[in-house]
Amino acid sequence: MARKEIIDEITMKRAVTRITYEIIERNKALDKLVLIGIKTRGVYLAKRIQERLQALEGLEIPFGELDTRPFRDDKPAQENTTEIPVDIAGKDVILVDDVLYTGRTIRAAIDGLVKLGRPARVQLAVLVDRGHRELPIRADYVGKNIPTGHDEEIIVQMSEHDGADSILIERKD
Ligand SMILES: O=P(O)(O)OC[C@H]1O[C@H](OP(=O)(O)OP(=O)(O)O)[C@H](O)[C@@H]1O
Ligand SMILES: O=c1cc[nH]c(=O)[nH]1
Repeated sequence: MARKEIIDEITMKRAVTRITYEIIERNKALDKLVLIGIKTRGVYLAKRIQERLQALEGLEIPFGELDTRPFRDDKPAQENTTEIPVDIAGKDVILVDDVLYTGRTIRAAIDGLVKLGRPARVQLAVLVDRGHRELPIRADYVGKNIPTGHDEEIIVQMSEHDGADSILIERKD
């Protein structure tokens, strides 16, 4: 099946803005926040949320990039490209990713995170929740819930990495 766009650039932008407002509403101590983007596209999403928090609240929220590959439960990678230039101990960490599916990436992310320090709290923001969880993991902030079949794939494109903003669905053969 050909790829079909299901979310356009404007709707994607609104979803990120709404997530940012929800983060502001649900976190009284914004100065304790740390945004951690999960590679690959979670990093660009976390940066966009960081920019909106700066514009809306005038706050410079610390930011890091997490490589989950060394903590995977299938084929753990030797290389770790994580860059988190802030102490996360006692902080309210918001993990950010583009798609939540089985939940295994987030399990690996939490594993990687707690090796670096003991956050006060960890929350999860995702642009798309497509269902089909294999672990007891849920997101605190969801841009779009998109019901999918196992035979489908969600493709998030972001201008910083892919040249344009778009969310597409494709049937896997
Ligand atoms: O809930 P899960 O079943 O773990 O799936 C979600 C993950 O899958 C994708 O990452 P992918 O491994 O394709 O890496 P990429 O982001 O670098 O493309 C996506 O970006 C999420 O991180
Ligand atoms: O459909 C999916 C599943 C996992 N990760 C994605 O990016 N898309």
